[in-house]
Amino acid sequence: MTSANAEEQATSGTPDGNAQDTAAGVHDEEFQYRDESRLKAGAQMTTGTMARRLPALVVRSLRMAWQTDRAATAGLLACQVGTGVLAALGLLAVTGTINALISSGDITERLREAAPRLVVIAAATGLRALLGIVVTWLTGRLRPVLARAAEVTMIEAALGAEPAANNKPGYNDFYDIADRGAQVTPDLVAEAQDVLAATATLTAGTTVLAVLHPVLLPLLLLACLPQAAAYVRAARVLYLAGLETSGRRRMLFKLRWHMAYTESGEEMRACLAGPFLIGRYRRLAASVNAAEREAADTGAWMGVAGAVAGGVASAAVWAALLWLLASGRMDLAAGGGAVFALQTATTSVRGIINSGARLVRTGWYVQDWQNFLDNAHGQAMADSRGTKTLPRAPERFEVRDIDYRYDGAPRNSLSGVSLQVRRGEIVALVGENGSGKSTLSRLICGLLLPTSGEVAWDHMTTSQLDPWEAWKHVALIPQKYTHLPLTLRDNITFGQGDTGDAAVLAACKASGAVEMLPGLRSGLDTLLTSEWFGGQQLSGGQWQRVVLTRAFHRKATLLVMDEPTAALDARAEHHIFTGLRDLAKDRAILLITHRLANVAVADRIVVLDRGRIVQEGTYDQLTREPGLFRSLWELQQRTGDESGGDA
Ligand SMILES: Nc1ncnc2c1ncn2[C@@H]1O[C@H](COP(=O)(O)OP(=O)(O)OP(=O)(O)O)[C@@H](O)[C@H]1O
Repeated sequence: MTSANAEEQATSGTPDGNAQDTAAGVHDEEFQYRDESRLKAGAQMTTGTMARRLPALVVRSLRMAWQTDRAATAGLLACQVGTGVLAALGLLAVTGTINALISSGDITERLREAAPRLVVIAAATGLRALLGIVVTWLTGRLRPVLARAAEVTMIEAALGAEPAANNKPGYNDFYDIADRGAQVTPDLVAEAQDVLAATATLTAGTTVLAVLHPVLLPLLLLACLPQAAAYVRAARVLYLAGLETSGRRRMLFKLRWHMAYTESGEEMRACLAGPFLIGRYRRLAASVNAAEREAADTGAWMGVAGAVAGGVASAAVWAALLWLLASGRMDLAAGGGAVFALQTATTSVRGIINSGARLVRTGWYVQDWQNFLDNAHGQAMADSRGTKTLPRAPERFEVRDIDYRYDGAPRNSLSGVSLQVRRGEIVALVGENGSGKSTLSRLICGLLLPTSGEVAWDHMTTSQLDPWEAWKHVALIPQKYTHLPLTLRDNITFGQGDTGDAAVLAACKASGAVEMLPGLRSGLDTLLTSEWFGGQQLSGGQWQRVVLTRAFHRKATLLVMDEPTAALDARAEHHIFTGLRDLAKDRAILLITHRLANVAVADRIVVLDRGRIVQEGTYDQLTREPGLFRSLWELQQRTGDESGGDA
């Protein structure tokens, strides 16, 4: 297919694009944000709320900045105070100069009197410009550090959430919104600084104004209210648009990732899935664009309304000033200063409103981020689990009459399951696809907590245990394992620190990974990805050997192996299964595999069918007695015989 064709199909939606989406019953609404309470809370934000929240937001952003880089924050604060003082000095000097120039007397005398003030004005202007440069410099230093620090807190909070959290309705949306909050944290600081800077200048302007005539100040503040209301409304519209489109934007990100990155890139090309997904991407992007444009249009109209109202109100203030002058309530010299002070104060108030509205919008996101840090959207493990630790490595892992249902699932994945694995034992879980084997293994590991019933490690249930302490006793080979773009050594030690070459090589020997070492450019220090210079990509089976090595290297009491040899060649698989008995000497091993000939190594085989245990026994027993195991086993034997290989 030519790219022009692909483009045409992608835009027209047929046959790869929209028509398929509709046929499959996929609609944009599926990615809509649905947390009504959150939308409602956002929609209720008013100018009053903004005014009340502003000081707290400024304090929060300063605290965050302070925790990240004290020197830069102190420098920024000093600059803002300096800016305010210089603005006040400049303003007083301007007022004094105008007074001096328009007073009666000899012009040379008047100029001589004004000269020192002109020097002050020049110095204040120059110094303010200098402080502006320092502020830009310090902000540039603070910004990236603050952004990275906020990102790290998000990662920590996400890792501290229940592993089942991703299944909870709204969790992923909330995570995205909170993540956005983490990313805009530096904006919060920058906007808070703008507010502070404008406040400093305003203080100078209003002080002068109040001295000149008390009525000017309240008038000025009143004049700015309509604009403030308009800006806050515009900020709210943009924030709500951000909330509403969060699910769709996440989908766009996922589509981009699948289309552009190497892992799924080959499939995308060979299956010609690109045009179909680009079509989907375009349609979804169009709906996000429409929502964002609408918000931008509404925001702009509100801005216009605010500016008009602000203009009218400003005209009223200027009219009041003229009236004060015309009626003789203010003399002409003071009037000159008042014009300048009024101009300065008006600009500052507008600056506060503008940055304040942006600050509040950013503040909503940052608030979302903070809420996520507090309890991971109600999913923090710290809130749902205990803090107990086991005095020693457990001897027995026991499942007692458990049910498990994933959030949002129509039925239980496991019902009434009881099982025990002891140290020194190999227990195999077998059953057809979707029968609940992986779910059961996650429950035994304590990754999931049962919906009812309990999982006990010796005498403590997994919900009583501190999960981080408990997982020190677990080595897990999941079905979908992780390839880290790090060195072979890091992929094996996987965060356990430097355990030394001897331990790593011993694990490589046990898994058979040692055979691939001569082919690696830098041995254990080879970077296992070709995405970066000097890296080397492994084959699927080689990666599986690395993951087995990782599990063996952990020396944990409970070893869970979910399809551990699916990608291995016959010799490598044989090597693993013959070594298993030796590994089981001081471990409890839970083995999940569809290759039934391999489960002969197990002490006990547990057969699952639609979430229930339907058979349990030794390999010899189950291959003899009629039942699910024997029928699956016979099928594999026949297939093996027909293909001339082993099952
Ligand atoms: N994260 C999840 N969210 C919701 N449902 C899930 C999730 N993981 C599994 N399930 C459901 O739970 C049931 C059991 O799945 P499980 O992965 O435990 O089966 P399995 O026996 O390991 O299957 P397989 O042999 O295909 O690996 C299935 O119906 C599946 O749809």
